[in-house]
Amino acid sequence: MPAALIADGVRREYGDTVALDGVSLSIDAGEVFALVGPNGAGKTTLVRALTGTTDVDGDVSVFGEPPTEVARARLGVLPQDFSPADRLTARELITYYAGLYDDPRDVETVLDEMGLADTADTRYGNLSGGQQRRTCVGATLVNDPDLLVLDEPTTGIDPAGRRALWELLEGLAAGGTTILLTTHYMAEAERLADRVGLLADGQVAAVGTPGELVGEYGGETRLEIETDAEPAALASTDHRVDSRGGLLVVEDVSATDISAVVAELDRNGVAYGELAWRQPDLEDVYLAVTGQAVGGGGDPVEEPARDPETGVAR
Ligand SMILES: Nc1ncnc2c1ncn2[C@@H]1O[C@H](COP(=O)(O)OP(=O)(O)OP(=O)(O)O)[C@@H](O)[C@H]1O
Repeated sequence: MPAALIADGVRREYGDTVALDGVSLSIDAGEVFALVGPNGAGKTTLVRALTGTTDVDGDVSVFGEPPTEVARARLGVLPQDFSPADRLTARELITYYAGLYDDPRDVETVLDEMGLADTADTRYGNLSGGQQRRTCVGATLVNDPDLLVLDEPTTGIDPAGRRALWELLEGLAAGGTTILLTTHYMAEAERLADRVGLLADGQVAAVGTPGELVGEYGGETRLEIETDAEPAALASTDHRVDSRGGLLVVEDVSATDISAVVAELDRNGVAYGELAWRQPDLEDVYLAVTGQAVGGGGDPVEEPARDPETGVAR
């Protein structure tokens, strides 16, 4: 498959800070690629490098050309801090952005696809966080781009809004749009991406499908037991047992082994609270590969519902 996007040895410094330290990666046409990393890893700088809005050392090409020379209509870019005028409605905003292109998509169709048909006449400032972000994505789609680049598209929006946006992106990907997104939500990368790139301290630490990365670096399934007991409490088990912050962690436990471990706890009179069985995921991979936690882990904050007229939280 031809490459939609190639970075080769990309480096960017800001004074003494090395934001990108020799990044090389290639994204195929039609692929959904998630760039994952915690705050400060270099995600935004890489997005800016790949879309030609900051100068870098090294080579970048988009559809075989330098990013600044690619036909504007082929690219859709949603910056992390994109913040349109609060006083314009979703329909007015999409119409405005459509006016920047020679052959834009039909505004009503875009509103419909974004799930904004019913709120099209609500001012941007009075939309929920999820609706606002979908409006922004709509603005980046009016030109029917071949490559969509989204910098942290779901940061700060509520779980329902995030799921709606995921479905939207899945639909676009199914239609053949190449998507590069950055995120610090591992579940987002796991669900959406064909391949994931782990970015840490300005370097790509690993690239692969979620399954490949978890298989190679994720470690074993494990049982986490909430207890103050020491590993010796499970001395007769065949599994490795570690003590970690109020938990006993029993490694490589299959689902069917759980009852044997619990029986041993009971036999030894060990007091315990919750039991959680975990399969390794991308969080574990990131920690294993970089030695750092991504930290964006769980669900984004729940946003209060707002009054559509006043914008006041209810
Ligand atoms: N314009 C700038 N001037 C100075 N330093 C910068 C600038 N932009 C980024 N940096 C630094 O470069 C590093 C990478 O920042 P970048 O914004 O690319 O990371 P990020 O992974 O996108 O983080 P976040 O998730 O917080 O947006 C950080 O140390 C940041 O402070």
